Amino acid sequence: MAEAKRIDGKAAAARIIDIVTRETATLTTATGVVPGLAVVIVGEDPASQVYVGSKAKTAKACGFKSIKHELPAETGEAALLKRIADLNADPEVHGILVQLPLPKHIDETKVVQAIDPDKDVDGFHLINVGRLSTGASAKAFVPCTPAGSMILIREVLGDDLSGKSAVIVGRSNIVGKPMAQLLLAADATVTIAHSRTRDLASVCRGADILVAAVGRPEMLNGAYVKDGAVVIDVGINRVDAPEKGHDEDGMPKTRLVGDVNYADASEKAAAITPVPGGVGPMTIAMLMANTLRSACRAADVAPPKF
Ligand SMILES: NC(=O)C1=CN([C@@H]2O[C@H](COP(=O)(O)OP(=O)(O)OC[C@H]3O[C@@H](n4cnc5c(N)ncnc54)[C@H](OP(=O)(O)O)[C@@H]3O)[C@@H](O)[C@H]2O)C=CC1
Ligand SMILES: Nc1nc(=O)c2c([nH]1)NC[C@@H]1CN(c3ccc(C(=O)N[C@@H](CCC(=O)O)C(=O)O)cc3)C=[N+]21
Repeated sequence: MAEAKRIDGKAAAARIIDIVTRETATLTTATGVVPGLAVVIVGEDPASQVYVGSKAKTAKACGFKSIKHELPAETGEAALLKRIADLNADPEVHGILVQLPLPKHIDETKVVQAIDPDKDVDGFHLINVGRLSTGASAKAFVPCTPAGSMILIREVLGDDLSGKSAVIVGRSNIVGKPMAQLLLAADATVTIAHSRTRDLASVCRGADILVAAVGRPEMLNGAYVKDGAVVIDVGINRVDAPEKGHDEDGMPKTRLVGDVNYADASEKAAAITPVPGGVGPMTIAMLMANTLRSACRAADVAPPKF
């Protein structure tokens, strides 16, 4: 098997952000509406800070109004719910994202369900989950990571996935399950595997499309990949990289790896996403796309297609 094609998520994300930027300018000129994205973060988790920072930066570059709400780790649930109620009521806000995970003393489900479904650009509200899973997806906000992964899959395989078998490893509400819904809607034959799946490698080897959303560094190697498969690595894991040296405190430097061993899987796959530079940038691009879509709806203008 020849070396796999590297699916360039960074380039695909740049193309989407380009469309969002142009369409935002058109919308704002025609209607005066400026898409508004509110990103709420509770606590100082450094990794979350980085993602939230890059979301806010991209939103500004698209011509959005981006509002970052940084709340201290000890913020109570009631105060957070009040903040969300205010954002729901604010006509300048079209998208609300509450960075997950939240501190342990806050009920995540309660917070997510408090977001107005029409501003739920993460697509985590029950209404949007229901819309996606019943096929009412024209109105749904689709979760950004699975939506971005679908675009990368379609870049390689085209729109029609009928006859393809897809295996998703991971059954979270934010990645695995919505990914399964999208692949099913595209007519793939879908299997969802998880920590209780027996003989995971042989299940994965049945996949024409293999999506890894596990959270375990480089867990899936070539033995999990069918010859010619398309491999989408959603995992973002920071691991020690002492070979890169150490910081001032003597701690080893780190690097990002996915849930798939890229080099090994590449020997089998036809195409594979790298980490970094694969699904991650697409997540941010789709957040921008969802926010623009929400603003278009608010302005009663037809949203662009991505
Ligand atoms: N690129 C991006 O934009 C994003 C990346 N991520 C990354 O994706 C990964 C998954 O995230 P998320 O879905 O939130 O994670 P969760 O921890 O919520 O879910 C992980 C899933 O993996 C399954 N799992 C764990 N261990 C094994 C195993 N040994 N064998 C088979 N299945 C296993 C779990 O099974 P069970 O249900 O049985 O416990 C669970 O369903 C993480 O690395 C995260 O950082 C997440 C969001 C966005
Ligand atoms: N409400 C909510 N919505 C989310 O969408 C959400 C969340 N909470 N919590 C955390 C996860 C994680 N996530 C990522 C987004 C972008 C990159 C990304 O851009 N990654 C770059 C690398 C970034 C780096 O170098 O650290 C890449 O893969 O190339 C990664 C991870 C969104 N999440």
